[in-house]
Amino acid sequence: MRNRQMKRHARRMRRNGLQPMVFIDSNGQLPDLAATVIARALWRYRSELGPIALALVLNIAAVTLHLWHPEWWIGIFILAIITSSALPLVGARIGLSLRVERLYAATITAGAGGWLAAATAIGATHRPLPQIILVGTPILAVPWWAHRRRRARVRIERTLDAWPDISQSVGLAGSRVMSTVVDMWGWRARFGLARGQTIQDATAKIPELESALGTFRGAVRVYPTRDDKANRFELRVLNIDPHANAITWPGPSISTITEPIDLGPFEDAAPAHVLFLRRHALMGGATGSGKSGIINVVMGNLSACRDVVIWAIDLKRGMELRPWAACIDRLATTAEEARALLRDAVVILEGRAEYLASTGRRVWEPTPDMPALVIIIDEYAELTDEAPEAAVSTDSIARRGRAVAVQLIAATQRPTQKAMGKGAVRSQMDVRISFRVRERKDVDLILGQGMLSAGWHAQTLNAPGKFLVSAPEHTTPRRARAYLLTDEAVTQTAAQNAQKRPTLDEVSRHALDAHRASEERSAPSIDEAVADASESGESPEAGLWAMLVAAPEEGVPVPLLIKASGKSRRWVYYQLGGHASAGRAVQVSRGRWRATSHADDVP
Ligand SMILES: Nc1ncnc2c1ncn2[C@@H]1O[C@H](COP(=O)(O)OP(=O)(O)OP(=O)(O)O)[C@@H](O)[C@H]1O
Repeated sequence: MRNRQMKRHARRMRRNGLQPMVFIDSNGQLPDLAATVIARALWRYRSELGPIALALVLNIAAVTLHLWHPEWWIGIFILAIITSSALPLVGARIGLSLRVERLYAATITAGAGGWLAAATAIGATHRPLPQIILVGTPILAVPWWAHRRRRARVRIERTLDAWPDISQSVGLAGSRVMSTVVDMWGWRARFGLARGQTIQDATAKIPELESALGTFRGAVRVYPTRDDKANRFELRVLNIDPHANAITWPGPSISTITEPIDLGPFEDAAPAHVLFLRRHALMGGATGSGKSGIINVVMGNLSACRDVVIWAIDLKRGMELRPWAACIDRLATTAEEARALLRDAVVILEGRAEYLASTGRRVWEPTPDMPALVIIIDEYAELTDEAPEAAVSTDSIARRGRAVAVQLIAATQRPTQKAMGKGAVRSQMDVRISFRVRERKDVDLILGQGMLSAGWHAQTLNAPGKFLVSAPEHTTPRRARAYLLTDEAVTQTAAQNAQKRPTLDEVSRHALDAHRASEERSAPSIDEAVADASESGESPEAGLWAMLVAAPEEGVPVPLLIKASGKSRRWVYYQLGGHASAGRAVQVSRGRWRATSHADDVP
């Protein structure tokens, strides 16, 4: 009791930068203290003292065996030979990952076993056995003392000896170390949490942990343990960044969209597998953070699947996606083409939904004859900017596309509500991938509300291609780095996969044909609309609206609207402004207008 108090007092003094003083009283406290100090030193240096301890154990065993069972020497000898021969072969299974480690373990086993066999037979004091163990122990101990991983482990254990104090100071008091492992990149330790603490508490303390453990900034990660217990976490400290260099794409990891795509390795080398089937995906990050890079990985994989038709929108005039053109069934590089592509996708969606309903099925199972339709949109904000009325289509696809496997994969720098259009597109994204962001608040924009405070720190990603992924199968913030496809790899893969591409299925084609036919039948020509507007005797407002509804894709020019309505330019613009702010009409290009696709009736 008294001892414990003294220890606590000493610890408090040490924390305050004071050295404890030892008072020796008359009732023999010194031996007690000295024993404690020696025991502590033995414990602290237990790893370094390992070879000496082994020599001592061998001596005790030899004396005992020689006295009671000297005939056992042969058994010991055979066992030593078998074990030392097996170690180089099976040592990896017991944690001896390097060949040199296995050879060292085999040498020690052979040496110790041989000596013990001899000492059992003739006695440990029989010459030259004492000399052998006296000289052999320090010689064979040198590799042990010099071993980098062992020394690293000892350093970590010593750091973690102070865990009770560290945990107090970082606000995780009561948590405890369960085990530690040194690996190629640094070390990992499993911790048990105190009652009521959660992994989120540990994640929120990462900067404090880095400071308390004396690591580099950004070196600490917090993960759930493999058993997923809520009162445990794994702390990972990286001395070397496993993602320091670009990682070359190893080729497609899938041949059907029903399998998850390997986007690149996590820091523990496990692949970041993400399923895209019947899911929409959003990829965000600052300029130059690697969005186009990951789209190449996705394209490389999807183009290798026979059960996916790929459509794409790249309003940067096809700069990013054109190299994949041979694998893309339909590529839109202008606002006009994008609008038409998305409208057709909605038609397909509806056609497929009808087909599923008529056949009593719930979801579209992609096959080469009935492929999924994936629409890749590079720089989504440009679509919203240049074709705002396409929001109606993307909204429909986002809400209703999953079951019929009409899916969106969108990349954008900052998915603000403005950049993503008015609809529900952002909220419907099932897979979120965040590359480096400039501002902390962008994390929540890309990954969802509350993710920054839950530890998804995409602002700390420090190289292009590094990302965090949030998806049904990835619920904790683990850093991954996307594979990198060189330009040659893109050209080669696109050429290779171009032959394998499927075409749209019968159901979708039929829906598109039927829609076009009905449009042709119902749409009055613009000339008819002009004539109607001026002859009908209807109000100028109704005439102008009729012309906007009848306008072709590229819109009707304002001078024509002025002529047909017989009103002033100002009046026409006033009317157009009213329709536009109600979302009924859009300016398709400079001076050309038309009604939006969903505003098909009189305002
Ligand atoms: N996974 C990766 N590994 C290593 N380097 C990468 C990776 N991805 C991208 N890079 C490097 O970063 C550069 C910029 O990447 P990328 O063009 O993909 O960024 P981005 O986010 O699409 O930028 P922007 O928004 O300007 O289009 C690339 O030229 C490439 O050199």
